[in-house]
Amino acid sequence: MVDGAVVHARDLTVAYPGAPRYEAVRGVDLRVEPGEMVGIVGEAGAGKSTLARVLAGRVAKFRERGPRVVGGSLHVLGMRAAQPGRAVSRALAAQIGYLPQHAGRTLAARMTVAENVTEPLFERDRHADVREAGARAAELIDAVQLPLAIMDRYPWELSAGQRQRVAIARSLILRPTLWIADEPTASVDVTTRARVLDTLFELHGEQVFSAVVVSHDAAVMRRTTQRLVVLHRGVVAAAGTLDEVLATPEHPYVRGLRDDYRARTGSIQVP
Ligand SMILES: Nc1ncnc2c1ncn2[C@@H]1O[C@H](COP(=O)(O)OP(=O)(O)OP(=O)(O)O)[C@@H](O)[C@H]1O
Repeated sequence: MVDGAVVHARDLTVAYPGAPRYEAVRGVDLRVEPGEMVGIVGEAGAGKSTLARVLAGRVAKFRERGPRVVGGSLHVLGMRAAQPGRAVSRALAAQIGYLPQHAGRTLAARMTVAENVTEPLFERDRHADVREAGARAAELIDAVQLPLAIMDRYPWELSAGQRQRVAIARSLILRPTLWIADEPTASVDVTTRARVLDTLFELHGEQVFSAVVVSHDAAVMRRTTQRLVVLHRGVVAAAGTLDEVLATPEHPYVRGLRDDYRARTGSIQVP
């Protein structure tokens, strides 16, 4: 790993093809240390999902329309991840649990919850132990606050929030070294959201993985992440702990974030 960091982006610029190309992420510096959970916040269109996708090694291949690194450098888990070839892509996929935005919608409709959650295990090893896989899936289903009876049901029998939680369980089944989650609790109802986030935080403590969690909600971030990066129109507007970020609102967007945070949490401690 570069300097021991799990993620090390320097002056990273990511663009979508077109004429002219669109730079969705510009000059971003980001480090994630082993075992650390870092949050990326910002309003819609800030570049959060683009950054998450690139960190997860999902850059566009030849002729694909997705995001490409066009400037700076990116190392993930010690590998050069800016333009990963097939071997690096495969190595990243094996070690990174990636939960894309709206992941709950991407579950396979013809597979039960148990099959959806365990599929990555069997994709990695066709001869994986079925019983062990089931036990691990059950552990994760429980961790995301779902009843075990749900294991035999199909995605279309579940609510959007339940499907999202199944997708979270699936993204963690390979015991990733790095978990990259894009709005993990979107569509999960507010009361369950807090419990799911608490459990994720516990899981993170027990299994010692590093994590990058995307959200547009700073209050959600306070529960889970140790450090925040605030993106605004593709550039880093602020970085640090939530308190540090909110205490130095030089950027107009960060000032707005602080006012919103105060209004929603009724916090008087935050400056
Ligand atoms: N496939 C694409 N082709 C071209 N431009 C894109 C593509 N995907 C996203 N963009 C643009 O890149 C910018 C950043 O989008 P991105 O989805 O990364 O933002 P975000 O912060 O995750 O927003 P949201 O919170 O709404 O998901 C936006 O202006 C968006 O229109």
